Amino acid sequence: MDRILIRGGNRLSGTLPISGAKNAALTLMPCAILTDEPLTLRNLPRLADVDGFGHLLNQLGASTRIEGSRPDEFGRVMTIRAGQLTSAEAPYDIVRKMRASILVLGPILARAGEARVSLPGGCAIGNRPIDLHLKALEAIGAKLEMSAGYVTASAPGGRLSGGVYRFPVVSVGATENVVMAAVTASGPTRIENAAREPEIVDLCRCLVAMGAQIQGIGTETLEIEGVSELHGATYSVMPDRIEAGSYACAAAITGGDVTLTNIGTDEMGATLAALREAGVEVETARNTIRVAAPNKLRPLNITTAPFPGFATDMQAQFMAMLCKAEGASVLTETIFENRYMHVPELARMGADIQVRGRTAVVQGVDRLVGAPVMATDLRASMSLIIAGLVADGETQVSRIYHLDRGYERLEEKLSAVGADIERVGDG
Ligand SMILES: CC(=O)N[C@H]1[C@@H](OP(=O)(O)OP(=O)(O)OC[C@H]2O[C@@H](n3ccc(=O)[nH]c3=O)[C@H](O)[C@@H]2O)O[C@H](CO)[C@@H](O)[C@@H]1O
Ligand SMILES: C=C(OP(=O)(O)O)C(=O)O
Repeated sequence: MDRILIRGGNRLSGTLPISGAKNAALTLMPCAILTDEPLTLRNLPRLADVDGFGHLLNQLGASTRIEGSRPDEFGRVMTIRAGQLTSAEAPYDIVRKMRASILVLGPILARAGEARVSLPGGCAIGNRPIDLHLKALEAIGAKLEMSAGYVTASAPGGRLSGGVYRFPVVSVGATENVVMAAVTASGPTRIENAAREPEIVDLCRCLVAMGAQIQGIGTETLEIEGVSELHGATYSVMPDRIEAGSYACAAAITGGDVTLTNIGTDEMGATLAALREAGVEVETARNTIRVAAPNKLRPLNITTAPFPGFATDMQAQFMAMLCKAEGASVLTETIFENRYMHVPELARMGADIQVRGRTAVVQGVDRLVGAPVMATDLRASMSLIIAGLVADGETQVSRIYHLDRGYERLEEKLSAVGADIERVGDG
């Protein structure tokens, strides 16, 4: 299996392009199920999860065609055409590998009037329940049954009715599922306490480009007027705010000065505020963000929260960065109960981190030391890369298939700004 080798100590500097967002791509791709016309997605990142989602769409009977994929280019253009669905089932083997697969439930149900999707179960970062996806779909007219690890959903008379649902807690995935299901319902839908993540704004904008009628985009109340059918569209995936934040942490820990390109600043508020508080100089222009590290990073007090709060997907990367801050930082994870799997691995590199329940206290250290490490999830793996960039000697990160799910050509982007990093195979 491939590993990544990093020899720490290089200061990062230069320009680093940001790819399309994984978490937007994986909610835009299922929109193609809602129409028999083609949906063309631009700026789609080259990621294992995007390929996996394409495979799932193929299983449902949709075709996927990739254009403009010169190997030296970042991003791709994919045209998905679901002329006819030949299956309404997302099987266990695909769903268990890629949690975003649950996002086909709403669109298949809306299009075919029935859907059968495997329950995702938990994963390395904690329990990943879908009860809110199901309650929201029920509120707009779905009938649900659970058996043998699958949820079977149907729309009486072949079409969902629409309805009102108030989320008891903010859920990104459940908001996405119910929005996609509601756009072609026979009546109106009102979703209260909806998630406001920028990826949901991207989803709504794509659906509007396909003919959906949605009011309140970007707010916690979404009002959807069902339309009889959607049409095809061409849509560009938003830039990846989590990838951008990850590279900002990488630049900051190395004492570097890096300009991130192809990234908007509106969706990065909490991350940029935290970087500034840590003493990082952040300069924003239209589509670029320059981050310049201070001599010494200041410690932070961070609590993860739904948008516009500090993203759970940035917690591990900030934790790695704060290992080199002057003093003690406190991080509190409120979204997932088990998202500290990187702590023991960072500790093997010399980090001083104490976890009590949902809170981690990170005491800055003078020195991190390279070691063989591995992580059990995507952002945890990125935190080890960030630590490796300043660790003395060599860090060897294994199980890098996690990184390939969410970072397009990571080692290429980091080498281009001066990191000593390479991917090696076993052979
Ligand atoms: C609000 C939030 O930060 N969501 C994150 C979550 O989205 P993802 O869509 O995976 O998870 P949700 O936003 O749905 O989960 C938010 C919270 O609601 C709970 N829950 C969720 C669904 C459900 O049916 N029942 C239920 O109880 C979850 O356990 C969690 O505590 O993980 C993604 C991948 O790391 C991140 O990109 C999202 O930013
Ligand atoms: C955990 C993540 O993704 P997923 O929900 O696809 O596992 C992530 O993007 O950090």
